[in-house]
Amino acid sequence: MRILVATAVPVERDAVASAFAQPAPYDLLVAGVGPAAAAASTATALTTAALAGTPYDLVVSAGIGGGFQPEAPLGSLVLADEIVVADLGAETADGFVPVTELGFGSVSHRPPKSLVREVAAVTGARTGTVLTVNTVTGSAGRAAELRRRHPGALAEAMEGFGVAEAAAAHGVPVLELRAVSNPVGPRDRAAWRIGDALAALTEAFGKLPPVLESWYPHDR
Ligand SMILES: O=C(O)c1cccc(C(=O)CC[C@H]2O[C@@H](n3cnc4c(=O)[nH]cnc43)[C@H](O)[C@@H]2O)c1
Repeated sequence: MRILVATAVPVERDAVASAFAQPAPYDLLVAGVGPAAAAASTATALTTAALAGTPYDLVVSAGIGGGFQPEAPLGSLVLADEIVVADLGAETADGFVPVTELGFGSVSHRPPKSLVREVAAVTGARTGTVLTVNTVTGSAGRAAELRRRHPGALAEAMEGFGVAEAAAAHGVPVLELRAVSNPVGPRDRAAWRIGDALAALTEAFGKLPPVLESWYPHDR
Protein backbone atom coordinates (compact mmCIF):
# COMPACT_ATOMS: atom_id res chain seq x y z
CA MET A 1 0.00 0.00 0.00
CA ARG A 2 1.62 3.29 -1.10
CA ILE A 3 0.23 6.26 0.79
CA LEU A 4 0.73 9.97 0.22
CA VAL A 5 0.00 12.31 3.14
CA ALA A 6 -0.49 15.95 2.12
CA THR A 7 -0.26 18.70 4.73
CA ALA A 8 -0.43 22.43 4.13
CA VAL A 9 2.61 23.56 6.12
CA PRO A 10 5.89 22.06 7.44
CA VAL A 11 4.80 21.98 11.12
CA GLU A 12 1.88 19.73 10.17
CA ARG A 13 4.19 17.49 8.13
CA ASP A 14 6.56 17.30 11.13
CA ALA A 15 3.67 16.38 13.44
CA VAL A 16 2.81 13.46 11.15
CA ALA A 17 6.46 12.42 10.80
CA SER A 18 7.04 12.42 14.55
CA ALA A 19 4.50 9.60 14.95
CA PHE A 20 7.04 7.26 13.35
CA ALA A 21 10.59 6.07 13.59
CA GLN A 22 12.46 7.34 10.51
CA PRO A 23 11.73 6.88 7.73
CA ALA A 24 7.96 7.40 7.89
CA PRO A 25 5.96 4.58 6.28
CA TYR A 26 4.17 7.14 4.11
CA ASP A 27 5.37 9.80 1.69
CA LEU A 28 4.84 13.21 3.28
CA LEU A 29 4.14 16.22 1.08
CA VAL A 30 3.98 19.88 2.14
CA ALA A 31 1.38 20.84 -0.43
CA GLY A 32 0.78 24.49 0.45
CA VAL A 33 -2.08 26.47 1.97
CA GLY A 34 -5.40 26.58 0.15
CA PRO A 35 -7.18 24.28 -2.29
CA ALA A 36 -5.37 25.44 -5.43
CA ALA A 37 -1.87 24.88 -4.06
CA ALA A 38 -2.98 21.58 -2.52
CA ALA A 39 -4.47 20.35 -5.80
CA ALA A 40 -1.45 21.36 -7.88
CA SER A 41 1.08 19.81 -5.49
CA THR A 42 -0.90 16.62 -4.97
CA ALA A 43 -1.58 16.13 -8.68
CA THR A 44 2.13 16.59 -9.43
CA ALA A 45 3.09 13.99 -6.82
CA LEU A 46 0.48 11.53 -8.07
CA THR A 47 1.54 11.95 -11.69
CA THR A 48 5.23 11.63 -10.86
CA ALA A 49 4.61 8.41 -8.93
CA ALA A 50 2.40 6.96 -11.67
CA LEU A 51 4.97 7.72 -14.37
CA ALA A 52 7.65 6.03 -12.26
CA GLY A 53 5.51 2.90 -12.12
CA THR A 54 4.91 3.28 -8.35
CA PRO A 55 1.42 4.79 -8.14
CA TYR A 56 -0.20 5.68 -4.82
CA ASP A 57 -3.09 3.64 -3.44
CA LEU A 58 -4.41 6.28 -1.03
CA VAL A 59 -4.02 10.02 -0.42
CA VAL A 60 -4.59 11.56 3.02
CA SER A 61 -5.18 15.28 3.47
CA ALA A 62 -4.12 16.01 7.05
CA GLY A 63 -3.56 18.97 9.32
CA ILE A 64 -5.14 21.35 11.76
CA GLY A 65 -8.56 22.87 11.23
CA GLY A 66 -11.39 24.85 12.72
CA GLY A 67 -14.07 22.90 14.58
CA PHE A 68 -17.76 23.75 14.71
CA GLN A 69 -18.81 24.06 18.36
CA PRO A 70 -19.79 22.26 20.45
CA GLU A 71 -19.55 19.13 18.26
CA ALA A 72 -15.81 19.32 17.52
CA PRO A 73 -13.93 20.62 20.59
CA LEU A 74 -10.38 21.96 20.50
CA GLY A 75 -7.84 19.14 20.40
CA SER A 76 -10.33 16.63 19.04
CA LEU A 77 -10.05 14.83 15.71
CA VAL A 78 -12.44 15.04 12.78
CA LEU A 79 -12.39 12.54 9.94
CA ALA A 80 -14.30 13.47 6.81
CA ASP A 81 -17.07 11.21 5.62
CA GLU A 82 -17.61 13.91 2.99
CA ILE A 83 -15.22 16.59 1.75
CA VAL A 84 -17.17 19.61 0.54
CA VAL A 85 -15.97 22.88 -0.96
CA ALA A 86 -18.13 25.51 0.70
CA ASP A 87 -17.49 28.60 -1.40
CA LEU A 88 -17.25 27.39 -5.00
CA GLY A 89 -20.28 28.85 -6.70
CA ALA A 90 -22.17 32.07 -7.22
CA GLU A 91 -23.79 34.61 -4.94
CA THR A 92 -27.32 35.33 -6.13
CA ALA A 93 -30.27 37.37 -4.91
CA ASP A 94 -31.54 34.12 -3.38
CA GLY A 95 -28.27 33.31 -1.68
CA PHE A 96 -25.27 31.10 -2.48
CA VAL A 97 -25.58 28.63 -5.37
CA PRO A 98 -22.96 25.86 -5.70
CA VAL A 99 -21.28 25.35 -9.10
CA THR A 100 -23.02 22.01 -9.53
CA GLU A 101 -26.38 23.83 -9.61
CA LEU A 102 -24.93 26.07 -12.31
CA GLY A 103 -24.12 22.95 -14.33
CA PHE A 104 -20.38 22.72 -13.67
CA GLY A 105 -17.86 20.53 -11.90
CA SER A 106 -18.23 19.01 -8.48
CA VAL A 107 -18.37 20.27 -4.90
CA SER A 108 -18.01 17.05 -2.95
CA HIS A 109 -15.93 13.89 -2.62
CA ARG A 110 -16.70 10.88 -0.43
CA PRO A 111 -13.89 8.86 1.15
CA PRO A 112 -14.35 5.06 1.21
CA LYS A 113 -16.93 4.22 3.89
CA SER A 114 -15.18 1.13 5.22
CA LEU A 115 -11.91 3.00 5.65
CA VAL A 116 -13.60 5.95 7.38
CA ARG A 117 -15.27 3.52 9.78
CA GLU A 118 -12.02 1.76 10.63
CA VAL A 119 -9.88 4.89 10.96
CA ALA A 120 -12.50 6.57 13.16
CA ALA A 121 -12.65 3.50 15.39
CA VAL A 122 -8.90 3.32 15.92
CA THR A 123 -8.29 7.09 16.36
CA GLY A 124 -11.49 8.10 18.14
CA ALA A 125 -12.12 10.75 15.49
CA ARG A 126 -15.62 12.11 15.04
CA THR A 127 -16.89 11.64 11.50
CA GLY A 128 -18.76 14.25 9.51
CA THR A 129 -18.45 16.72 6.70
CA VAL A 130 -15.21 18.69 6.51
CA LEU A 131 -15.63 21.92 4.58
CA THR A 132 -12.90 23.41 2.39
CA VAL A 133 -12.88 27.21 2.39
CA ASN A 134 -10.68 29.80 0.70
CA THR A 135 -11.16 32.20 3.59
CA VAL A 136 -10.92 31.16 7.25
CA THR A 137 -14.29 31.89 8.85
CA GLY A 138 -14.01 34.91 11.13
CA SER A 139 -17.52 35.74 12.31
CA ALA A 140 -20.46 34.09 14.05
CA GLY A 141 -22.69 35.02 11.13
CA ARG A 142 -20.53 33.21 8.59
CA ALA A 143 -20.21 30.18 10.87
CA ALA A 144 -24.01 30.03 11.24
CA GLU A 145 -24.49 30.37 7.48
CA LEU A 146 -22.08 27.48 6.83
CA ARG A 147 -23.91 25.34 9.41
CA ARG A 148 -27.25 26.17 7.81
CA ARG A 149 -25.98 25.14 4.38
CA HIS A 150 -24.06 22.11 5.67
CA PRO A 151 -25.82 20.68 8.74
CA GLY A 152 -23.40 17.74 8.86
CA ALA A 153 -20.29 19.93 8.97
CA LEU A 154 -17.94 19.32 11.92
CA ALA A 155 -14.85 21.18 10.73
CA GLU A 156 -13.41 23.52 8.13
CA ALA A 157 -9.95 23.74 6.62
CA MET A 158 -8.43 24.99 3.38
CA GLU A 159 -7.02 22.03 1.45
CA GLY A 160 -9.17 18.89 1.54
CA PHE A 161 -11.19 19.53 -1.59
CA GLY A 162 -8.08 20.37 -3.63
CA VAL A 163 -6.35 17.17 -2.51
CA ALA A 164 -9.53 15.20 -3.24
CA GLU A 165 -9.89 16.66 -6.74
CA ALA A 166 -6.33 15.61 -7.57
CA ALA A 167 -6.90 12.13 -6.12
CA ALA A 168 -10.16 11.75 -8.06
CA ALA A 169 -8.41 12.70 -11.31
CA HIS A 170 -6.07 9.75 -10.68
CA GLY A 171 -8.77 7.37 -9.47
CA VAL A 172 -7.12 7.19 -6.04
CA PRO A 173 -9.21 7.12 -2.82
CA VAL A 174 -8.84 9.99 -0.36
CA LEU A 175 -9.18 10.64 3.38
CA GLU A 176 -9.18 13.94 5.26
CA LEU A 177 -8.14 13.99 8.92
CA ARG A 178 -8.18 17.24 10.89
CA ALA A 179 -7.11 18.01 14.44
CA VAL A 180 -9.12 20.94 15.77
CA SER A 181 -6.95 23.95 16.65
CA ASN A 182 -9.64 26.61 16.93
CA PRO A 183 -13.38 27.13 16.94
CA VAL A 184 -15.05 28.14 13.68
CA GLY A 185 -16.38 31.62 14.41
CA PRO A 186 -15.23 35.08 15.49
CA ARG A 187 -11.49 35.38 14.93
CA ASP A 188 -9.48 35.12 18.14
CA ARG A 189 -5.96 34.05 17.17
CA ALA A 190 -4.89 33.97 20.84
CA ALA A 191 -7.41 31.18 21.46
CA TRP A 192 -5.95 28.86 18.81
CA ARG A 193 -4.45 25.73 20.37
CA ILE A 194 -2.11 24.72 17.55
CA GLY A 195 0.27 22.75 19.81
CA ASP A 196 -2.56 20.60 21.19
CA ALA A 197 -3.92 19.99 17.71
CA LEU A 198 -0.52 19.00 16.33
CA ALA A 199 -0.04 16.61 19.27
CA ALA A 200 -3.45 15.04 18.51
CA LEU A 201 -2.42 14.66 14.88
CA THR A 202 0.79 12.87 15.89
CA GLU A 203 -1.12 10.54 18.21
CA ALA A 204 -3.68 9.72 15.52
CA PHE A 205 -1.07 8.91 12.87
CA GLY A 206 0.69 6.61 15.30
CA LYS A 207 -2.46 4.47 15.34
CA LEU A 208 -3.02 4.33 11.58
CA PRO A 209 -0.51 1.82 10.16
CA PRO A 210 -2.34 -1.43 11.07
CA VAL A 211 -5.62 -0.07 9.69
CA LEU A 212 -4.21 1.39 6.50
CA GLU A 213 -1.97 -1.58 5.78
CA SER A 214 -4.84 -4.07 6.11
CA TRP A 215 -7.29 -2.03 4.03
CA TYR A 216 -7.65 -2.84 0.38
CA PRO A 217 -9.25 -0.52 -2.15
CA HIS A 218 -11.74 -3.26 -3.07
CA ASP A 219 -13.26 -2.77 0.43
CA ARG A 220 -14.53 0.62 -0.64
O1 LIG B 1 0.77 29.98 13.31
C1 LIG B 1 1.09 28.80 13.20
O2 LIG B 1 1.94 28.23 13.91
C2 LIG B 1 0.37 27.98 12.21
C3 LIG B 1 0.67 26.65 12.07
C4 LIG B 1 -0.03 25.91 11.14
C5 LIG B 1 -1.03 26.51 10.35
C6 LIG B 1 -1.30 27.86 10.54
C7 LIG B 1 -2.32 28.61 9.77
O3 LIG B 1 -2.91 29.56 10.22
C8 LIG B 1 -2.62 28.26 8.37
C9 LIG B 1 -4.07 27.89 8.19
C10 LIG B 1 -4.06 26.41 7.99
O4 LIG B 1 -4.67 25.76 9.01
C11 LIG B 1 -5.90 25.21 8.61
N1 LIG B 1 -6.91 25.85 9.47
C12 LIG B 1 -6.80 25.92 10.80
N2 LIG B 1 -7.89 26.47 11.32
C13 LIG B 1 -8.71 26.78 10.30
C14 LIG B 1 -10.01 27.37 10.25
O5 LIG B 1 -10.65 27.72 11.25
N3 LIG B 1 -10.54 27.54 9.02
C15 LIG B 1 -9.89 27.15 7.90
N4 LIG B 1 -8.66 26.59 7.92
C16 LIG B 1 -8.08 26.39 9.11
C17 LIG B 1 -6.02 25.45 7.12
O6 LIG B 1 -6.22 24.22 6.47
C18 LIG B 1 -4.72 26.10 6.71
O7 LIG B 1 -3.87 25.19 6.05
C19 LIG B 1 -0.63 28.60 11.47
